[in-house]
Amino acid sequence: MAAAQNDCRLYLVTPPRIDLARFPDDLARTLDAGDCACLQLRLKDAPPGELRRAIDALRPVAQSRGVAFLLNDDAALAKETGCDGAHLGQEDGDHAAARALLGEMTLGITCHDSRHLAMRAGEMGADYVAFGAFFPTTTKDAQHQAETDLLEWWSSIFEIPCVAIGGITAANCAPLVTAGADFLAVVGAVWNHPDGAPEGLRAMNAAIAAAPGPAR
Ligand SMILES: Cc1ncc(COP(=O)(O)OP(=O)(O)O)c(N)n1
Ligand SMILES: Cc1nc(C(=O)O)sc1CCOP(=O)(O)O
Ligand SMILES: [Mg+2]
Repeated sequence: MAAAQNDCRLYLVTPPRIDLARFPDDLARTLDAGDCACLQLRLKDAPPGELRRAIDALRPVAQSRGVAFLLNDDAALAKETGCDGAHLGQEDGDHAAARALLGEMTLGITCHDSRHLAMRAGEMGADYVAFGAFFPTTTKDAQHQAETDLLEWWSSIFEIPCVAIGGITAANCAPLVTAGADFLAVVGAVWNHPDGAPEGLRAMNAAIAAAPGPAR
C-alpha cells in the first residue's frame, strides 16, 4: 500500500435537521464506509428535549466506532451527556469557562478568517481552531471568507490542529490539505452526495488521500 501523503482527516458534521427514527442507522452505515475522526452534532433548531434524545441515540454510534462525538454550541450539555467535547463559536459563551469545565475533553473554537481569534483561542487552550468559510455554502449563512494562506500560516507556526470548513467537497478540497489543514469539516459533501452519504464519505476519504501534503 502506498504511504499516506498527508495526515489530514475527515471531520463530519451532522445535517442541520435529522429524523431520529432513521438517522442513527444512516450514520452507522456512513461511518462504516471509511475514515472519520469525529462527528459534530449540530442541530441548531432542535428543542432541548430533542437535542438530548439525539445525543443519546447518536453518541454510541460514533463512540463505538472510535469516532469522537462533539456537541455544537453547548459545553455544559456536552459534559453532562458524555460527549467527547464541544465546538464553540465566537458567540457561544465564555471560552475560558468552557475550557475549565471540559477539562481533558476536546474544545474546538471557530476563528472565522482571523489570525487574532485563532491565537487567542490557542492561548486559551483550544484543542483545535476552525477557519472558514473556504467556499460558498448553503448549509449556513457564513459571514466570513477564509483563504488557504491562513492554513499555511497557522500550520507552519502552531502545533494546535486546524480545521477547515465551509463548502468543502471532494472536488475542491486538495488545496486545503496541501495548505496544512489537519481536518476537513463537511456537511453537504457527505449528506447531500447524489449516491448517498456512505459514497460521500468514501469520496472525501479518497480526495484527501490523493492530495499532496504540505511541504514541511
Ligand atoms: C468545525 C466547525 N467550524 C466552525 C463551526 C461554526 O461554528 P459557529 O460559528 O458557532 O456557527 P454554528 O455552527 O453554531 O452555526 C462549526 N460548527 N464547526
Ligand atoms: C457549520 C459551518 N460553519 C462554517 C463557518 O464558516 O464557520 S461553514 C459551515 C457549514 C458547513 O457545511 P457545508 O460543508 O455543507 O458547507
Ligand atoms: Mg455556534
